[in-house]
Amino acid sequence: MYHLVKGLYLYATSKEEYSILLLGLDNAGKTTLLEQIKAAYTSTASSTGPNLKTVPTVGQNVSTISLTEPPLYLKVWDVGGQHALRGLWQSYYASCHAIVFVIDSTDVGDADIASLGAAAGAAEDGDKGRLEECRKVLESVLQNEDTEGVPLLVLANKQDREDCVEVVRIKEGLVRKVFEGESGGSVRDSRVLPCSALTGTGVQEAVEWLCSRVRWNKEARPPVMR
Ligand SMILES: Nc1nc2c(ncn2[C@@H]2O[C@H](COP(=O)(O)OP(=O)(O)OP(=O)(O)O)[C@@H](O)[C@H]2O)c(=O)[nH]1
Ligand SMILES: [Mg+2]
Repeated sequence: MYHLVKGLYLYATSKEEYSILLLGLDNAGKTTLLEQIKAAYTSTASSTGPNLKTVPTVGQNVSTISLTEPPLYLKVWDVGGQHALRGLWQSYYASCHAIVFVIDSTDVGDADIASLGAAAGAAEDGDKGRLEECRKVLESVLQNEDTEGVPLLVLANKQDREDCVEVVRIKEGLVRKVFEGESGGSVRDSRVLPCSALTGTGVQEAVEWLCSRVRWNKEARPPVMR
């Protein structure tokens, strides 16, 4: 009887926990984004404000935020984006419930739709920033079998900067191309949103989208009860 009551009590008081994985090239703004999420959704961090003095991540940062509407926890993992660290990403894939791919919108040239396909062989074609590197990295994330069906949010970050590329170009010139190449015809929930991790603009919309999509996908990737 004690165990039954205890079980019911735990069931009634526990919340679903979903893991969110922040990926993207180095300098994209992942750690800054994590700091803004913490400041917006945890009481201790919101009293001090976000810590925006980041250093390149070697290893990982993790923070759990508790939401009331809907009632759930998001455990947000921020991993280093430097080339040498990307090999570690795959160890997070099997247990994550959604992936946020952060893009530095000031470092993808003009995300030219027509020239994207030729970008690899056309270095003289003007400054493409890290467009091609970004496309390849996103492609390799989506091609890994452990990310199959996992909701994907692409954030066109640094939209506060004048030299940024607008979100529609990133959507058409980069993300659509990656999806066209995705094999297996797997169905994946995805969205491209603008944001500024530095100012916090777009962070709430991003978190709301994630909450809705991880719950939508919970039969395929069940949450952990906490
Ligand atoms: N203007 C502007 N700068 C940003 C924004 N987001 C991040 N930055 C800056 O970009 C630089 C890199 O940000 P980080 O958050 O450390 O980047 P990261 O993706 O965590 O990089 P790694 O840890 O190396 O993978 C810092 O100088 C940030 O202040 C943004 O939205 N706007
Ligand atoms: Mg970082």
